[in-house]
Amino acid sequence: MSRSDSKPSTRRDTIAAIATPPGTGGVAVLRVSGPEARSLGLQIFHSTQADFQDFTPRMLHFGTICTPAGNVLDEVLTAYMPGPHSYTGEDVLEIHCHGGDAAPSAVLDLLLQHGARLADRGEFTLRAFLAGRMDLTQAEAVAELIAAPGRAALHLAQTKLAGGLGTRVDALRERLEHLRAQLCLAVDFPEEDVECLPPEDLIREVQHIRNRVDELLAGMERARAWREGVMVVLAGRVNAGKSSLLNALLGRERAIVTERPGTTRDYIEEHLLLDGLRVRIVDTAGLRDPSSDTSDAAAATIPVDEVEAAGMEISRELASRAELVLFVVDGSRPLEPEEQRIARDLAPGRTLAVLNKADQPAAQPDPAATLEQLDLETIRVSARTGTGIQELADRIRARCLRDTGEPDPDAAVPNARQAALLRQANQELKALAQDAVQGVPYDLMGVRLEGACEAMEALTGRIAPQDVLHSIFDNFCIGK
Ligand SMILES: Nc1nc2c(c(=O)[nH]1)N(C=O)[C@@H](CNc1ccc(C(=O)N[C@@H](CCC(=O)O)C(=O)O)cc1)CN2
Ligand SMILES: Nc1nc2c(ncn2[C@@H]2O[C@H](COP(=O)(O)OP(=O)(O)OP(=O)(O)O)[C@@H](O)[C@H]2O)c(=O)[nH]1
Ligand SMILES: [Mg+2]
Repeated sequence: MSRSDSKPSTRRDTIAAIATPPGTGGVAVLRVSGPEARSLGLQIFHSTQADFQDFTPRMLHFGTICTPAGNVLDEVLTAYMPGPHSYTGEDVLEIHCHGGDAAPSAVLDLLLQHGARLADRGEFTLRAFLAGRMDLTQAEAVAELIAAPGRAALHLAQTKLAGGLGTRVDALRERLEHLRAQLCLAVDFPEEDVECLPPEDLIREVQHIRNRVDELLAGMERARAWREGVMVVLAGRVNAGKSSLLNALLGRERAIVTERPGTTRDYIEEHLLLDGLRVRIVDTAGLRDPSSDTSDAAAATIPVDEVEAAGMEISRELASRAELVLFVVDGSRPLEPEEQRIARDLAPGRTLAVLNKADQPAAQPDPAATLEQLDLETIRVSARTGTGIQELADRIRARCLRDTGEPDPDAAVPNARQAALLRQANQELKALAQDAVQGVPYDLMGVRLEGACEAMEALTGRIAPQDVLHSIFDNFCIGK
């Protein structure tokens, strides 16, 4: 059954899912939520205690899960948490069985045979939301928490899960509601100057609220690197050692390295976690001029073909989108004219020039001097010996966070959906302030306030149409 078919007004059915990820593991957890959770549990669970009659709420019971024919599927611990004091607010049964794929699937099958329905993505959290146990920003925080790549993103999600964003937005919405009431009064009793709201006061209050909304939106920009990670691209001439550097940073032999220029023809993408910052690092096809391959005459060059040419085009494209480009050059050779050309085109603010092969004597004239003249920050490393690789990692992190800084653990940071609604609210408020300046009658301005309130209500989920819930909870995993 699809979510749009389910009517929130009817008595809910009982859902079940494996809450832990598939694969090998010590223990797996199944969750069951709904009115039949307890009776399902009593049917399939057999306690080792001879006098077991019923679950003691919120206590772990030891026993087995058995089919009606008496086959033991697994030895388990199980807990029953009656609603409303449970995660979903409904009666919840948890079964902790052995990990792996077989035991959890067998127990799930048995639950489904006994009438439970396989939960949709995010349906446990959806139920918690529908039961009023959390607002929409908190439900979304659950998904953000699970997806958090590192400690900083985890803190941001935890702040939101604790209601950090919802309560702030709700407080702003209440101020708007208060303004709305005052506008109504001014319209209904124009003669009563006591109750009247002077336009200056209206404008000041609207401006205050707009500033608070702008602060929330600004926090998003600051937290972007922490939540989404950053992209770092290894670019430069063939044979400079880009793939060797990728391997050195990853600490394993991921990319093929050979002495032949043109080894990497397609891009290779991996992830690094640099002290809580998720870095998508991309090794690309080395750049070389297809027409003038003279300098590599000594090496057994692979001719540039369509594949490599396309690879070089992708390298340029990726480099243009990256937060940081590692422009890799072979520090033991003078800069090629082509490399000087490329270096002049690089934006110093987004480039770190990496002089590789520091285990060899530096070339004369030193390429570092030329690069520094172009305002490029340089670092010497050796992918082969590992010298400077840790410092390279530290500098990558510092450069990517230069505009961001370390995360503010208390920041309430909107996601894309929430930000769109905040911008919508602010547009209404901007128009409202303009109306007030121009002396538009108050009774024509109420609709602006209403629009701003509605955007905030949509943010916290006070108004949440089915299709909005659908698109939010479909991003969850099964069992959450
Ligand atoms: N085994 C297990 N671990 C889990 C969860 C779970 O559902 N099961 N959680 C699921 O995401 C998270 C914890 N979140 C939870 C939030 C509220 C309640 C709950 O039952 N709240 C009741 C009782 C509170 C109390 O005893 O003080 C309530 O708020 O009324 C449970 C888990 C992470 N760990
Ligand atoms: N001495 C020395 N040699 C290195 C170092 N790093 C890479 N090399 C060598 O340089 C050659 C090219 O290395 P790659 O990592 O394949 O270079 P690349 O930039 O990925 O080359 P393309 O994929 O062709 O663009 C190989 O023979 C490496 O062993 C280093 O730090 N020191
Ligand atoms: Mg390569």
